[in-house]
Amino acid sequence: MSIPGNNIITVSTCSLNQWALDFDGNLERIKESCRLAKDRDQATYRLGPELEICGYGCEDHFLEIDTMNHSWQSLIELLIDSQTTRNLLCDFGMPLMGNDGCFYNCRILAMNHCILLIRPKTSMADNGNYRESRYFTAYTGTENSLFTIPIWVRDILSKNDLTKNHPHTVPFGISSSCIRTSDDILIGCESCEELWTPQSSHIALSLKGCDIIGNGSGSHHELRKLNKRIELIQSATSKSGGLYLYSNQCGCDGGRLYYDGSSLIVLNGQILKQSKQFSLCDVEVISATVDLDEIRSFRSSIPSFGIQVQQQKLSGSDNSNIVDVPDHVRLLSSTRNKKLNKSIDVHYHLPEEECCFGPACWLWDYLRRSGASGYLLPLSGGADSSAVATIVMAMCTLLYDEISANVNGLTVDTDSDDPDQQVLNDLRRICGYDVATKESKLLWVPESSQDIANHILHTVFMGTVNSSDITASRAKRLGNAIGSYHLTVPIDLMVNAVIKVFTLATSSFGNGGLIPQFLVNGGTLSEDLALQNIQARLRMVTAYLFAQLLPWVRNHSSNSSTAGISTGKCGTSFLLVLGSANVDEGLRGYMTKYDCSSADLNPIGSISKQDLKAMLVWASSNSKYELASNVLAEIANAPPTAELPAQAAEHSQLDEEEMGMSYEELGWFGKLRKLNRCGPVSMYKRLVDEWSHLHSPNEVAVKVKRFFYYYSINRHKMCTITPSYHAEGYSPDDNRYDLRPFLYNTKWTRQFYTIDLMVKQYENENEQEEKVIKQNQFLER
Ligand SMILES: Nc1ncnc2c1ncn2[C@@H]1O[C@H](COP(=O)(O)OP(=O)(O)OC[C@H]2O[C@@H]([n+]3cccc(C(=O)O)c3)[C@H](O)[C@@H]2O)[C@@H](O)[C@H]1O
Ligand SMILES: Nc1ncnc2c1ncn2[C@@H]1O[C@H](COP(=O)(O)OP(=O)(O)OP(=O)(O)O)[C@@H](O)[C@H]1O
Ligand SMILES: NC(=O)CC[C@H](N)C(=O)O
Repeated sequence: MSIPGNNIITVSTCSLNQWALDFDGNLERIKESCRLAKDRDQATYRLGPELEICGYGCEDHFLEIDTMNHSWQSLIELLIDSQTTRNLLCDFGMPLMGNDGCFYNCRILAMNHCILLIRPKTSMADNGNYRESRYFTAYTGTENSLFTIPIWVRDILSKNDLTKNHPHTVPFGISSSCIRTSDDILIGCESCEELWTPQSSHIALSLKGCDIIGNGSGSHHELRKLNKRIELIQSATSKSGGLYLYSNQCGCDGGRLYYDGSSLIVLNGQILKQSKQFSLCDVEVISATVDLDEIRSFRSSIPSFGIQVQQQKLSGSDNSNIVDVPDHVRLLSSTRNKKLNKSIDVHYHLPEEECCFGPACWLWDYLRRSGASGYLLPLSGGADSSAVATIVMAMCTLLYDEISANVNGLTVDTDSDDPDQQVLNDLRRICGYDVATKESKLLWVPESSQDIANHILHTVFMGTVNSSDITASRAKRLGNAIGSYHLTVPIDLMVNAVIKVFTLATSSFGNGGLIPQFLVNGGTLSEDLALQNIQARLRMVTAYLFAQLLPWVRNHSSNSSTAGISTGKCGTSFLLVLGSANVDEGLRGYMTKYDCSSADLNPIGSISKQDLKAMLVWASSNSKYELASNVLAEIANAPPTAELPAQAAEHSQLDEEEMGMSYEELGWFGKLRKLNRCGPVSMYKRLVDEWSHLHSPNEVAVKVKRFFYYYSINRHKMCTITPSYHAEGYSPDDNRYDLRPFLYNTKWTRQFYTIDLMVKQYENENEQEEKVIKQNQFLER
């Protein structure tokens, strides 16, 4: 008796830390992922992220012909490389100019040096941070066509003796096109956004019998977004069956976004493999071995699925656009004794962990790619700057864990090419330890996360007479617990000097010049604000001074623990200044323009005060950060204050009182304004209802008007706000995400008048209601 053939296949997907326009680095990472898929995991199919060849975040560089040409150069390298596509079906992501002159965002299926199918994306991502239609045309073809490969590409392929495999034209597919391998596996593509649309590509593909669908994505992190992604992927395959692979970029590829990996392999709605969401690894490949018979049997067990297959056939779009590929394209395993993967539980991080690890990984990528020697943080001992310090602490802990997992003992004496040692190599380069000294051939290996922090994090408390000892002490204790290089720098001399300059300049007004005073000392509001702002802005100037000179200072220091500060490529070295304005301050404008909210990077600019506090509480009880536990708990529980007026006792000036609204209320305003697209009137309508148990209609009107007033007088501050990590959909970032004018009529006459009319209506209705209640009570008596 003959034995039926087996339908076992091993497939791989990956998360790659690509960098926009870093064609060489991107190519190396792609090759490494193919090597791991094939040699480590014995896979015959490998999926990569969207636009992996040039990096997803090229933005307007996608409009440059150079980007298309450099991408072709990389694809040629991948095709002619003797190993990469050999016996491995690769699904690459790359931009390409069609023969019709339009630019397309494409998937390229290739195997054994040969392109099998080019599949352009059909639904562009254009919401929020995405602007794909600005660079690409959504492909609307209804039948597969042929694409003529550019002549210069053909010439190179032929020089490398690959033309015998390579026709001049290759199929250019529509959304539901797929390839049929010679071992009868149907493989199709769905590009990122196509999964998120109502008529997803996977529906037609599944009804066509497609076994494997690869989704190459460029999807950035937002708190709790992974849940949505997984829900979509699971529901796709639990309804239609199939083996669905999801590949996402990871890391910071040159902008405010962090791509959060989490690549997946899902079979019939069951997760088989999941890659990390927050990883320091540049190339992470996950693979699974499955029996394709499970898909066929799953589908045949759903009669309604079969009915829809028939309906699709009747509509004439079933067998068309399936590309039969050459005989060498075979993917099934030659052996049966491969272990099949079983379903696993999905791993979700806590929201507090997402808040911390996303920005931590983003900061690491930014640091290692920027050429800087570390970070400098103005640390006030308050919740916001301490939250930023906590994120850097988490970064150092992630680095230390990664290094410890990959380095055996402390005896590593060479700069290894081993990709597992990449984090250590990057860290050594940043810290200036990348060359063995004459005295020692041993290269530095950090002894703890504090050891790492001591090299790359610098914290500075810049006190004035208005600062309290308690905040200075909190900043110092937190700096010590993290291991940062901490300084306490009094800045009264500078503040007094600036006031003196002003007094001299106004000496013609008599009395030897004007001296502005705080309100508590009898000054006007303008004087008070001016004094607050001098103090705040001088901190920014001082922060930049120290960021420029601390590497130099530390190189002059005899302390051996500080000897590792790099002097950088061109002889200079610098620290990146971290800002710590949270989302609520930005929205309400409760911050001084060009104070320490102006910096090089801000990891918390789209995170609310309440989420930050929750993160501090979480960190304070996490055993990994034990040394900082007490001080973090203390900071999380202290009421927010700017420590501004003179002779202030601790907490004499409280932010929420001064802002005229609580952080909780700001959270409501921020979410309704952006996520629910509310203008003043819609916001009022929502809040009258939400807060009916707390406030009268008139009180709600006052609150909403106050918010819109402050929002609009301060919107200009968002134009110059420091680039910040995009963590939340309610981010007010004016530069890329929350596009609004910055000069408003702050009277909002039509809007506020309408609200006033509504207040009257609510009050009348309430009066009527009360009358009816009273009458009923009277009648009951
Ligand atoms: N429409 C417009 N377009 C462009 N620019 C405009 C503008 N209107 C004003 N400006 C500019 O903005 C300036 C006013 O802004 P700015 O200098 O920032 O000053 P301002 O907003 O007046 O004051 C700073 C605010 O932040 C608060 N604060 C200070 C310090 C710490 C904290 C804390 O977080 O704890 C809070 C403080 O209580 C006050 O409410 C004007 O002098 C003008 O230069
Ligand atoms: N005494 C200080 N020393 C160092 N930096 C300071 C000091 N005071 C303020 N800063 C910096 O200026 C930023 C804005 O100051 P502000 O007084 O508005 O505090 P905040 O927004 O409440 O933040 P935090 O919670 O960190 O105090 C702070 O986040 C911090 O980076
Ligand atoms: N690149 C894309 O198409 C991304 C779109 C999708 N909505 C996401 O956020 O994942």
